[in-house]
Amino acid sequence: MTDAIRPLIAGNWKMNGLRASAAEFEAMLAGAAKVAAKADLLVCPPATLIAAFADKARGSKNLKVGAQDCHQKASGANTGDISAEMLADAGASAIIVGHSERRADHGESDFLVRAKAEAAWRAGLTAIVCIGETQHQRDAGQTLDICRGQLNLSLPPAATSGNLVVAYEPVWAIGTGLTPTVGDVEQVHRFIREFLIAKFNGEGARMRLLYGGSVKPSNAAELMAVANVNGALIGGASLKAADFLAIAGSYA
Ligand SMILES: O=C[C@H](O)COP(=O)(O)O
Repeated sequence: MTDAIRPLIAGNWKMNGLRASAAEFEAMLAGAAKVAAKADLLVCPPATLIAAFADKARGSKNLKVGAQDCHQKASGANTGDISAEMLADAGASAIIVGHSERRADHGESDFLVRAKAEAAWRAGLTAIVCIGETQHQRDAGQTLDICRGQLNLSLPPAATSGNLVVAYEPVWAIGTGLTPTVGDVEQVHRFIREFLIAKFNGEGARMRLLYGGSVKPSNAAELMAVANVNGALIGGASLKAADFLAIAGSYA
């Protein structure tokens, strides 16, 4: 059933990129048509670049622009925060919520992640909810328990295959060059799929489930071929158009 799921290749630029990075984004836009037959592409630059990139991508069916985080409220006295409505207004089509760097660096709880996912929906955007275990938790054999707990508490009950993407990102694999074995990825993604089906029935069977953590052109084909892996959430390798497009090209 998951064979029919259209893959999503999403780039998370994190806190990287200046206005001069528009050239790199334009190169992604120009190359996107070649891979768009097989996968959807999304670039999530820092908030400062969303509007400019979205303007460039306006009308493109091949590549969309997303955000890396949002506040859970629509507006108010929240200095420095950005609401989902503002991101939608800037041209974003999706928002990453619950990235492990937000959970760790900003103390974001599962309950807050859930509220942010609902905020994304309130603004009409897709929520990309991240989950994943730390090295310590993995060493303690808690990977599936951690994922179950995060899924249970971070996913709002109104999730559908249209408004939710789940990204499994083992924290120890992010930016380290380390990746789980194909067998490990398969096991965790199967577990997540079974969880989603048990909770959301047919919608859970159709939700996109991304793998993230040190995905690069040299390992993308192997990782993207794993059952229940419906794309990737890419950090470092999404900063360069050639690498990002090469990863997306593993579906071509
Ligand atoms: O959101 C992306 C992930 O944190 C993966 O980052 P990475 O590809 O640099 O390991």
